[in-house]
Amino acid sequence: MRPSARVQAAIDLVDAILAAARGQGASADTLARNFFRERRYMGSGDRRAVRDLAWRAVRRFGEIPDNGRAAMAGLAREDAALAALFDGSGYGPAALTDDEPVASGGVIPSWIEAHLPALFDAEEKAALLDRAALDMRYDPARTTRAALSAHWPEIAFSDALPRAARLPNGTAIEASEPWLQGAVDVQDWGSQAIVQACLDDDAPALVIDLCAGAGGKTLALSAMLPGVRIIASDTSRDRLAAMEPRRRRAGSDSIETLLLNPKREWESLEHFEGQADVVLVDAPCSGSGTWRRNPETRWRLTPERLDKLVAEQARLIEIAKRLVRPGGALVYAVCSLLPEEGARQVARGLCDQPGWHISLKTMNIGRPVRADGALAASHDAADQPAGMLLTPHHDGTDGFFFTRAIRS
Ligand SMILES: C[S@@+](CC[C@H](N)C(=O)[O-])C[C@H]1O[C@@H](n2cnc3c(N)ncnc32)[C@H](O)[C@@H]1O
Repeated sequence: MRPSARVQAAIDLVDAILAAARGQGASADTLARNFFRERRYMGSGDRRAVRDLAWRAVRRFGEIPDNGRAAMAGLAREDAALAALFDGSGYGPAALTDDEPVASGGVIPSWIEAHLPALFDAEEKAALLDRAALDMRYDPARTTRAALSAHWPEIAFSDALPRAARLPNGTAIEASEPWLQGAVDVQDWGSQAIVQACLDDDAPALVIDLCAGAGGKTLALSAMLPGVRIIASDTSRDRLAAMEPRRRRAGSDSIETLLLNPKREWESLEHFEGQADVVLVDAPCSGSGTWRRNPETRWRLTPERLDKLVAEQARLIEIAKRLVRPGGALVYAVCSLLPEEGARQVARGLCDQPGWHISLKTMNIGRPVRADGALAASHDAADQPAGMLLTPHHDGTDGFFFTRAIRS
């Protein structure tokens, strides 16, 4: 394909992503897969170039552009070589005109930017739309750091998380021997920090992963707590079903899945009332901490949707509180950077509630934050942290808020 034809193809792909974002349609990754499947004539170099250009446009603009051409025209304003490809030749885009719509502005939608606490300076904001690293978790029962280093000489290990490693982007991890043997799984270091927050010196007897989804954290918990009974519940049958092959590959046989009825979750959970040593609430959220992976999701979020998520998170915290035994822990987490879903949510539902207190573990990753979203002086209760914040810039992870509350 000629370079200008690649630009037009990228415009078409961005158009599809914009239409799906407006109509809450398929994810950008799914759309891209379908897009290239329908265009078999594109070689692998063409596909890579088109995808890279489309994603550059999606990452670049926080406000939803009018259309794919406006997004690309916005990029072209900052890139003379790209602008020169709007030459009207062959399958390329028509020449740019002075009166057509052109995307502009920063990388974050302004209404969302207004919700971010002050610690999000220019570097923190820019990092929200960087490319994410390829993080993984390994199982020391099945492999060693030495074996992994021999397989991937470029691997880096975390000094904050016991089983976390990082590979260069693009590593074909899912075709590798360690992956096929169930010795490694893809998992962001932030998710692994949340799993760490669920662990204590004493082994638990019962752990409930209330919003287990396809089991990213359930499987990590199970690897850390072999033999411990883990209830993995969710309202999505499809997500729980997607956990099964991953569970088999990892050889975890102490996980029980439990499908919940939306709004009637308690009917299935009642018999665990006051019994769980740990309840993890990895709550549905805006996903504003994962824009690096799914940049188009910031075009899907609306103030109304955010309000609904905040209400649902509060409801799930109340359900989880009833499940924790006295002395047990509730770990609440969201892959969001908005205090409404994180520190403020916890301040309302846990910090200010009799019979509960926040007890954070000191970790070599993340920063403690107060209820208003500002940094706390330390993890100590005296400094009143509501929980921990992990950010792409500071921690090299997806953005997460999590906390650990103990029931008296
Ligand atoms: C952030 S995702 C969980 C990700 C998962 N824990 C992991 O580590 O892969 C949130 C999950 O909450 C589930 N969910 C939404 N509403 C729920 C509810 N009322 N009760 C339980 N789960 C719910 C969603 O289906 C989704 O799987």
